[in-house]
Amino acid sequence: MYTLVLLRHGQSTWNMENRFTGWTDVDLTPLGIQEAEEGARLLADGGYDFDVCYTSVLKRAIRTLDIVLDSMDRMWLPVIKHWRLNERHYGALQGLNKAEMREKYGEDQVFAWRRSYDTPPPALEPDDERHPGHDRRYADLTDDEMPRCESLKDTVARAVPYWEKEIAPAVASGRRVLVSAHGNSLRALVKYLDNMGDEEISQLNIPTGVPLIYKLDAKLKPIESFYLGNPDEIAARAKAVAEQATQK
Ligand SMILES: Cc1ccc(S(=O)(=O)Nc2cc3c(c(O)c2O)C(=O)c2ccccc2C3=O)cc1
Repeated sequence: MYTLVLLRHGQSTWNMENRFTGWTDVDLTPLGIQEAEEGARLLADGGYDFDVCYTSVLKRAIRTLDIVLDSMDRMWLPVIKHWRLNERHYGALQGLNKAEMREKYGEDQVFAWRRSYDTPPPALEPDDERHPGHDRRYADLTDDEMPRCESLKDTVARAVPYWEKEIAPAVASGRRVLVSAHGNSLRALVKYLDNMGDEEISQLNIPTGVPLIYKLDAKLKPIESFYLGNPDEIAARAKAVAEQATQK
């Protein structure tokens, strides 16, 4: 049996301002740092340890991992950062808050987008200052790989191959793996692991800062999965994630 730990980064500055973040590289807030520290305590108290860690190339997930590893005195562990674990790319919506969304696109369009698994938001224009086209961390991406917007389906399509090619072999080799990532890139991994449908995964809200533990069999099929910590706190974090999308 293998153990895999997934961890969604804590609150970021644009989460706090209720803005679509996507590939914008914003940092954690003090609350987000505190959430990472609490997640680390749960892992240490639960006797968890790791051999290799994976994260995205966005600082809110990287710092969450750093905080956990520092707290567990495991900063010496190998950490592999890859864009395929980035948050979903929200295209031209990145940076907009709810009021700006409603004003620019209207309620009906917003409602249609939020219910859709395979409809992408409007794309960033190549010359848009928000497009990281010249950011060195994405220098190796081909033009086809470099998104300017993503549906949840697109995010699944670029994150799952990374699981299959890099993370799954590490788990199958017996290494204890921790993945620190984002709401939608973790949805992609959970969808694949639990063979979830498009509708079901679109409704799943992974709580921030709460370690999600998978016990996997020899074929990396889930035997069980559970969140660490107090059930009431877990429910409160999941509710906060769900409500964050409906705040004024
Ligand atoms: C910054 C922000 C804008 C709108 C909202 S919402 O209360 O309308 N809820 C909401 C809205 C959306 C979404 C959502 O989940 C949501 O709860 C989306 O997933 C989404 C995906 C791709 C394009 C647009 C959306 C989207 O507008 C929440 C937060």
